[in-house]
Amino acid sequence: MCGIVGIVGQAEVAAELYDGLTVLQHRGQDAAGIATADGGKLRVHKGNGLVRDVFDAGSMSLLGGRVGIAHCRYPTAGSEGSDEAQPFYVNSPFGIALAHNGNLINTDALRREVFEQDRRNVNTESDSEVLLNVFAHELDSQKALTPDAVFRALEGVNRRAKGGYAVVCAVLGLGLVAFRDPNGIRPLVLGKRKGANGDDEYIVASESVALDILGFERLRDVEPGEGIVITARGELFAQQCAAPQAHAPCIFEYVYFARPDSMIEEISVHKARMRMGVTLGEKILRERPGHDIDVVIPIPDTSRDAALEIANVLGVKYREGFIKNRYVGRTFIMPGQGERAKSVKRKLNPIPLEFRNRVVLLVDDSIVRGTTSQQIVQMARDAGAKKVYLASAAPPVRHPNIYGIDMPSSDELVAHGRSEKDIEQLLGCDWLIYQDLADLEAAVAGPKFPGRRFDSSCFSGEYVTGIEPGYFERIRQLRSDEAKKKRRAS
Ligand SMILES: O=P(O)(O)OC[C@H]1O[C@H](OP(=O)(O)OP(=O)(O)O)[C@H](O)[C@@H]1O
Ligand SMILES: NC(=O)CC[C@H](N)C(=O)O
Ligand SMILES: [Mg+2]
Repeated sequence: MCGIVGIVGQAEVAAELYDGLTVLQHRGQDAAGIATADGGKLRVHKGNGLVRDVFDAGSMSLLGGRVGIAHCRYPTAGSEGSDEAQPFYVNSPFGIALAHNGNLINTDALRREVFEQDRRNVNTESDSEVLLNVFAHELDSQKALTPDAVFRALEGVNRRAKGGYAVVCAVLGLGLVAFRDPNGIRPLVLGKRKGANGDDEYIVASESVALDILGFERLRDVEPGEGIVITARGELFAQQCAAPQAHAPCIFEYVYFARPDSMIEEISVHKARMRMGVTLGEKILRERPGHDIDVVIPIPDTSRDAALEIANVLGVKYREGFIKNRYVGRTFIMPGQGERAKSVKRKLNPIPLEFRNRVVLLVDDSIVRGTTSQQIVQMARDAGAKKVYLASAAPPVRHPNIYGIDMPSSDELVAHGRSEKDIEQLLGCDWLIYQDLADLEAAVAGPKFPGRRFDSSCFSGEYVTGIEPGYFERIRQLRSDEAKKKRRAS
């Protein structure tokens, strides 16, 4: 789940793009990059690593210009190599740099089309480079470089591309272009502030936290299928560029991906997680009346909001029993299972006195491959817990995610093909309880948006875009942990 930012300012924007990326780092730890439109040149600097590792004073000083875009990457297509770091660049038409959050599900067909019909070469295995070439071709078919021409080009992109995409582009001679897939699966928010000279400055970003720290006011989310053009002079144009389709924002953003201090689709991520805790706490009371839980302990970081509310509903103590090594990143978005498994131990260490002789309820936001929970349950026992229960604020993850979360292979998911009893046994806990999907959706929608629809495909197996026959098998062959291991070895 990558992070993207685009800014049109009245002064140089590179330093602000950098700061914006640092608060979106939780969305992608593999690579980072910035592209700026500097007069007649597009400047690009990118590479593997965390934002702080990819840029230094020298590289930042080369990123001149008042229009720019930035990206931090968690790969869902192609390799983890530096040549697939973003932004991507094409020199024709005009010079375009693009940064993409999401995942296309018709990349192979589009790649062929781009080569055979559009006569364009895509040099990597990245779906984002294919998307850039589709946009470039559609823009090239227009007569002028105007906001209207961009909107017509985006209509073409939306007709051809399938999947999840939130995108920012820097277009030389025009400014910033942003667009979002017609189902609005991936998030994208628009903000505005006054520059030093009193003129408007704009930002488009994956999460509103980037707006907050840079002093932008949150205007609204980019609509599903909408295109936005902000010229280098600071004029904003917006237009719907796709036929209406079901609006289905990704529910996993609220479960795990986004920062709690972000607002997505007018819903506070923090509040959504608290409500998940309330509904799950109520389910525990219903299903385990007269429970013997002494203490609720979150598996940091993401489960904290839900765990605190579960403790409140149950009327038992909430305690921080695991200390997180702040220098280890998120384990779930690491590329290989070996690395993920090793990192849980390096990341979390128990405080034994919170476990000794107690019946503990561990809470996680989600159980995906089971890497974290399996080790944590054992750590709790080793630390002296009398009994260890486990609660997941999300339902069992049984299906692949294909819109920007790298869960391509159902057999790597601990809940795939297993009953809750089987999973309980495998994870080694005394009992296990999952949130129900209806409760999760109601908790995220909250009182403001009852009945709202989400992309919950990894829980329900229902895919809003439809799926070509054979697609799952193809991505399994390309992107399972086994396939990635082989690719790295070769
Ligand atoms: O079942 P698994 O495959 O282990 O995946 C689920 C776990 O991974 C995530 O944590 P992560 O360490 O990535 O980040 P966090 O510190 O934000 O919780 C998530 O919060 C769960 O703890
Ligand atoms: N997680 C994402 O948004 C990934 C973007 C793109 N599919 C890539 O692999 O680089
Ligand atoms: Mg976690």
